[in-house]
Amino acid sequence: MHHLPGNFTRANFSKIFKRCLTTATVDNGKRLAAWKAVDDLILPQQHRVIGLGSGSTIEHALQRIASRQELRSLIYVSTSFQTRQLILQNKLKLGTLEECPNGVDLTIDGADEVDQDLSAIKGGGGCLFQERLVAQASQDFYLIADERKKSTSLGTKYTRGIPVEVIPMALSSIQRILMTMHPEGSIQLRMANPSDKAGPVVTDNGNLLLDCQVGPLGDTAAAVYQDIKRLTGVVEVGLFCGMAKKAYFGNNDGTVDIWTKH
Ligand SMILES: O=C[C@H](O)[C@H](O)[C@H](O)COP(=O)(O)O
Repeated sequence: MHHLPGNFTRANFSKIFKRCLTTATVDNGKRLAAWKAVDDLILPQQHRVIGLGSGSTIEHALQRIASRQELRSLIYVSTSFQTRQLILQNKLKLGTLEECPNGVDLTIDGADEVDQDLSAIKGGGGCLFQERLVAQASQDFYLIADERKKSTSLGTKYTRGIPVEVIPMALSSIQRILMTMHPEGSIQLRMANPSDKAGPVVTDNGNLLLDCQVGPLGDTAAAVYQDIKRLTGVVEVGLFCGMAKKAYFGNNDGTVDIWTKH
């Protein structure tokens, strides 16, 4: 009879196995959405400058771009340290907004949650300011995600809260104001994993993040964005309303759903 080591019981084994399976399925969904979006949207005869968002789904988009010779000659504008590194590692042409005065032809980006109006929560990985800057400079903006991110009301799937990037000096005053604005909510400073770094998560821009759990947003997302964004000391808010033209979702069954702006 074989004995499993330590507390590695049959029940634990089955739990770990299921978790691996789920991770693989989710990753496959991300890959499907990313590949389909790259193939549908980037047209080398027509486009020259492409914006690339941040996160794990974008890694798949980059893999696809790197594997297609005709896309390798385009210029790619990054939205984070992570994406910049990936562009360079894949030996693609890195551009900046300053070097592309005519703007960006289109940007593809990931999302933490997307509703049927194509409004999205972004910033779960700490990237939102540069993402929004590049999206704003783009003629068209598209989202890619796995099917878990489809939502009917923002704040119901991604429940960690709306990410808000703040200047360090403004942290406690903004936190207090947000608590007054949303007395039922919870406004938490995002902390780093202590085994990687003691203290808070610091963004690519040297700022801090507040995760604002304020419940389901329904049709108030754009108003909530405006209310938070207008506070001095807030750099950006991870609510992207009315920006995306389409959202691609990779499903568990191997299909891709495309949601279009009404
Ligand atoms: O901060 C990170 C970005 O906004 C990402 O695009 C978003 O969190 C989605 O990331 P992922 O593709 O890893 O789910």
